[in-house]
This record gives sequence, C-alpha cells and structure tokens, in this order.
Amino acid sequence: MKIKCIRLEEMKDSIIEDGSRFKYLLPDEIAEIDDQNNRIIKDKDVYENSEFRKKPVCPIFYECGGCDFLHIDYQHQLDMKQAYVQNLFEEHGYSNVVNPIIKSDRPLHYRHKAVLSAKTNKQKLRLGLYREHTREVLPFLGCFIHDRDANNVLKTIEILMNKYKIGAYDLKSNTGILKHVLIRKSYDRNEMMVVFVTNGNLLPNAKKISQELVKKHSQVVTTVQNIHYKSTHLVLLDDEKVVYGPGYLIDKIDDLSFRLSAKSFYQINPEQMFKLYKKAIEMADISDKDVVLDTYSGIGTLSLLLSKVAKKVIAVEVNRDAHIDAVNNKRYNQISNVDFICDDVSNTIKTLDTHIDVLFMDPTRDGSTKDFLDAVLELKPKKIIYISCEPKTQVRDLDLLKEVYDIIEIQPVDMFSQTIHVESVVSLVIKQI
Ligand SMILES: C[S@@+](CC[C@H](N)C(=O)[O-])C[C@H]1O[C@@H](n2cnc3c(N)ncnc32)[C@H](O)[C@@H]1O
Repeated sequence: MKIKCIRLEEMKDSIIEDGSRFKYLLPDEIAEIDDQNNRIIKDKDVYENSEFRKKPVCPIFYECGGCDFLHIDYQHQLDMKQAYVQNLFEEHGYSNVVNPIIKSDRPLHYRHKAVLSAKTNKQKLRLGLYREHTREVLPFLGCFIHDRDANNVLKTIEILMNKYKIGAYDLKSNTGILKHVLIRKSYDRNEMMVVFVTNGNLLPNAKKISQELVKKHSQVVTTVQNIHYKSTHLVLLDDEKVVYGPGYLIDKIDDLSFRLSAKSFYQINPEQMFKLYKKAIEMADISDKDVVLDTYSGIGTLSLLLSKVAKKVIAVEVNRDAHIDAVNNKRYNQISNVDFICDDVSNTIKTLDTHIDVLFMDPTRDGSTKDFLDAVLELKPKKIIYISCEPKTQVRDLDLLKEVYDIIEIQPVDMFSQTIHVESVVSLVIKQI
C-alpha cells in the first residue's frame, strides 16, 4: 500500500510506527507501507534527498511529540502554514487572499513557558518531556524550543531534587512527591518563576531548594508549590503556596506592565505576541469614540493595550486567577477606561446593555460556541477581530457569522515555530444593507 500526505492537517495522521519510528510525511511525499508488518518502506530518495527536509537538531525528535517540524526547513514550514490557512478558507467558500504569514525571527528557543514531568530513572529523579501520545517521560533537558535560560534552571532543579532526595511521583504506585516543574520567564525583566507541582502538600526542604536555586540563578525571582490532592491530567490545580518571592512575575508590553501568576494564560512566544497584538489592533482601526468588548481576555494584555486607543473597553474572562491579575494590571498601569468582568463570555454578552462598536474574541483552541456567536449576531458590533490558535475551529465559527459579516483580512502568524500549529487573526465588518 502507498500513502500520500496531501495536506498539512493530514501530517499528524501520517505517523507510522516502524521500529525506528518515522516522522511525519510532508505534503506530496509518498510512503510505501508493508501491509503485513505495518511498517514503512523508506524511500531514501524521497526522505533523504528532499530539499525541504533537514537533520533534526534534537536527539529525541523521533520520540518526543513537542516539535512536529524540526526536520523541516523554516521557510518551508512557513510556506506550508500559509498554504494551509489559504486552503482552509477557500474550502469554506471565502475568496480572500490570505496575508503573508508573519514569520518569527527566533524560530528556536522561543518558548517562555516550559512544563516538564518527573520520573525515576536508575534510582534518580529525572525531568523530561512526554513521549508522543503517551505519559512516558523521556529524560531530557535541552529542548530546542524552550528558552535557553529555562533549560539551564531545569538542570539545576534536577540536581537539587536529587540532593534533597525528593522522589518523582509514580502514578501506578501512587507514591513519590514531584510530578512536574513549570518555568515561566518574563521577556522584559528576564526574570523567572518556578512552580513545583507535587502530589500532596509535602515538599521537604522547599525553602532550602528555592534558596539554592536563586543563589545559582539570580533570574529566578519566585518559586511556588502547586499541590495535587487527586489524580489529574492537568498540570496546575487550585491549591498553591508561595515558597519564595512574590508568587508572580512582571512583564512589559509597550509601556504597560503586566503581572503574571502561575495559572493565568499568557502567550508563550513574547516576540510574536507583540507582532500579533500590533497587527490585531491595526486591523481594528479603532477611534477614540469606540467602545470595545474584549472577550476571552486572559490577564487583560490586549484589553489594556486597546484602552489606549478606544473610548472604553469591557473585558470578559472566566478564569478567576487571570481576572485578578487583570484587575491588578489595570490598577498598576493607572488605567481607568477598562472594566474587567469575571464570567462566561456568553452570559456577559447576553446581558450586556452597552452599545459595542468593536468586538475582539480570542478563544482557546476549541473555538467559541454557537450560543456566544448567536449573541454576537444580536449585538451587531460594526467590526469583529477574531484571534485564534486553531484556524479550523475559527473558520467553523466564522461560518456562523457569514450571513451578517464580511471577512476583510486574514493574517496568519507563526507563534509556534517547529510545530504544526498556526495562529490566525481575522477582521470582519458588518454587511451594509
Ligand atoms: C487563548 S486565551 C486568550 C487570552 C488573551 N486574549 C491573551 O492574548 O493573552 C483564551 C482565554 O479565554 C478564557 N476562556 C475560555 N473559555 C471562556 C469562556 N467561556 N468565557 C470567558 N473566558 C473564557 C481562558 O481562560 C483564557 O484565558
């Protein structure tokens, strides 16, 4: 049997186990499958002489699921993402020509957030990333998309955990302490937060570990313990205690400062985030008479940037920690024309009694809901800016708005280099009748 990968979204389906493990086919590449053994018969000509493929820099690329594209030339990654977004919108009947993708100047080591998991290996605690599609931890601390400083801090954490005899949590026996370590870094201040995720509230020598860590890496300004009292696939739960420092980080966008706590959403690629926000605000072309509704607003980054150009901003976010950060951020920046509401976006939009000129929406990968989009059609803002990290759900949602709104611009942004994911910003205006 021969298989061919035609489109970007099919790449994930083209993974075939063949012992040495074969990574994704590129669109138009053909692989021959030995049906009986369900193995791929490699065609050296195609895979090794491809002008688009390169030797992946990472030694665990073929096991780890983090980077889909580390074996593909960066320009070709961009071309594939561009074609993917263009095709997707065309398939849904939109005739717009998609803007050229905004590329990254730092396609490696761009992630300012890293999450690693703990395991016991040869009687030692090791930190690493999950093997693709499994919960098996691959001990490795040199990830090529994580920030380099974060990688160095993780190496010290591994040493300290072993020095203080902290055991890795084991799911099967439900024993051990350390489940995960999360690191976050502020771009502006170059400072880091470390979160130790533990099974139960015991983390012996937590203060000593933190002090030694800070002594070695002065960039670490705070450490936090996040406590799991139950089995969960989530990394961070509600119970949290600050071990060292203030328990949050400060980052800056333009002249605004933002407080980041462990659990609140913050874009992981700061340099691309600046470009994304700048482009989204430019697309909205807001006047100082406009009232803006910023939905799915996180810690209020975009809301506060929008407050500089709009008359008023109303921002809605369901996550309580993110909401508290947003309120603090408003106070910290002495901004008065933003109201932050902690609620579900559908609840808020249905009960809103203010005229809205421009709507911003930035939902999670699942996209928005029919309930919310129906309420948008009732509200009838003159412009909508839809920011999405999953163009597939974005275009699905846009189909529910297309009777009333025209798409003006579609802007892909490469927020997640080396991965299959692409961010997309779409501007819409209400149809004239
Ligand atoms: C992709 S993030 C965007 C955050 C923000 N716009 C930014 O750029 O940092 C999506 C946010 O939507 C929030 N969210 C998800 N579902 C929601 C809902 N039904 N109502 C309100 N907020 C929601 C999440 O907690 C998250 O903070």
